[in-house]
Amino acid sequence: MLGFIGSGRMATALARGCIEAKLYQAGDVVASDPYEPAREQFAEQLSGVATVEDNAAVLQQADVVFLAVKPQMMDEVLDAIAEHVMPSHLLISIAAGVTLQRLASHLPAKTRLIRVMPNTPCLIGRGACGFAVGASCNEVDSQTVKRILGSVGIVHEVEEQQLDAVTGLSGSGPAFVYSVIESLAAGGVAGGLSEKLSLELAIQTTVGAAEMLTATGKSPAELRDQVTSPGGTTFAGLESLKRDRGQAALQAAVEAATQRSVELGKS
Ligand SMILES: NC(=O)C1=CN([C@@H]2O[C@H](COP(=O)(O)OP(=O)(O)OC[C@H]3O[C@@H](n4cnc5c(N)ncnc54)[C@H](OP(=O)(O)O)[C@@H]3O)[C@@H](O)[C@H]2O)C=CC1
Ligand SMILES: O=C(O)[C@@H]1CCC=N1
Repeated sequence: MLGFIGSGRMATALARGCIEAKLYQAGDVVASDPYEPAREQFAEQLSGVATVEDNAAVLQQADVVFLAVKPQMMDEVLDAIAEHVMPSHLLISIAAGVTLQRLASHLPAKTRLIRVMPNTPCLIGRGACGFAVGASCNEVDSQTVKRILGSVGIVHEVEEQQLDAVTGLSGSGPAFVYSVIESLAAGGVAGGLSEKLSLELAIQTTVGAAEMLTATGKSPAELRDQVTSPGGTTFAGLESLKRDRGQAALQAAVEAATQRSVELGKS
């Protein structure tokens, strides 16, 4: 069975992705949360899953268990479940920043631990995930996490210290992309389009441009050049972007999110 300790947004996204990919049936998923409204919401969104109040009950039922609570809650949650963790369990933390070493320090020796950074598009099978395995894991554990995350998107194994950058880029990245789409749409509205049409055009332009990268294998710079006629409209727009340091601002956002992940690991 597949378990989730913490049944919030990300647990819901991962559980739904696994169920829709037919990796687990809804009846084989159990999630805990001390708060009834969170349990009710999880069960309402995923018909057929089980929810329980007690985190330890998840460990009694599931052998693969996601730790899906906020980083700030993790130590307390681990201390409370530690005596119920058995060699049969594979624990997978999705908490931003929290290191394998810190997780292990609250759990029995040799606990099989994996640290993962997923993102919300896992909900629709378009996630981008990174993971690092703990020292007590075996090859089957790596395959298990690859199979689960692979069912909801792309997945890459990385060095643990790279997970902060994965967090800043693909973990937080959807929020940055939504901000870009919002800005594109606002530009359309400023030019006289309705909000509805602007948003539709902005979304399709973003999806189309991203898919051009995968379809052609060309670099962003090459494809940008194809759009940019000398002295044309795109050139004028790109000059404005450069003046306002738009690209630098986006890079700084990823770097700030990465740094915050590092800090969360220490707190
Ligand atoms: N959202 C995202 O895009 C991503 C999030 N993450 C990581 O996923 C984790 C969860 O984030 P997210 O799903 O967004 O957050 P949520 O707040 O939606 O989910 C966390 C859940 O854990 C519950 N909870 C609180 N205390 C306990 C406890 N003692 N035992 C069990 N459950 C508890 C919370 O209840 P209550 O709300 O009532 O406190 C809430 O339902 C975080 O560590 C985050 O870093 C990783 C990648 C992407
Ligand atoms: O904002 C956060 O801390 C979490 C981690 C990555 C995305 N959301």
